[in-house]
Amino acid sequence: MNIALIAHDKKKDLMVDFCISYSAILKKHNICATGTTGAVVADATGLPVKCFLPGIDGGDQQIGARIAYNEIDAVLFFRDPLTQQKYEPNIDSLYRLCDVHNVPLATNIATAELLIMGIENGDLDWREYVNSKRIV
Ligand SMILES: O=C(CO)COP(=O)(O)O
Repeated sequence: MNIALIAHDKKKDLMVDFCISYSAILKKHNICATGTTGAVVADATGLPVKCFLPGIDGGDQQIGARIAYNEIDAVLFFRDPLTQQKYEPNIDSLYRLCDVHNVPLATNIATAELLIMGIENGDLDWREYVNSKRIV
């Protein structure tokens, strides 16, 4: 599975803790992330993370484009609902693309834990089938 990680600044420590806790599962998959999130996760866990641009420079949009190409199977986006983000439209666009393309999206750690356990249990294996049939 191709799993994308994104965390707002106040949620980056939580994302690091999450990735440390679930590194045994995450290491079986391809991990990508927006720039800053990816750097802190890679540094703390040693996991190989493909880092896109920092979110403020278009990293969310790079991940969004890959969602549109069906190259992402799950998004873990730890959002901070209490802080106004400077580039909110890009973020809304990413949520929308997940819904358009039926890509599972967790926006908090409670859902992320369910999603990562679902991936471990094979609950998302249908995406491999979808990906093999889809022409982009
Ligand atoms: O884009 C982000 C949230 O929208 C986060 O980006 P960074 O991981 O580069 O901080």
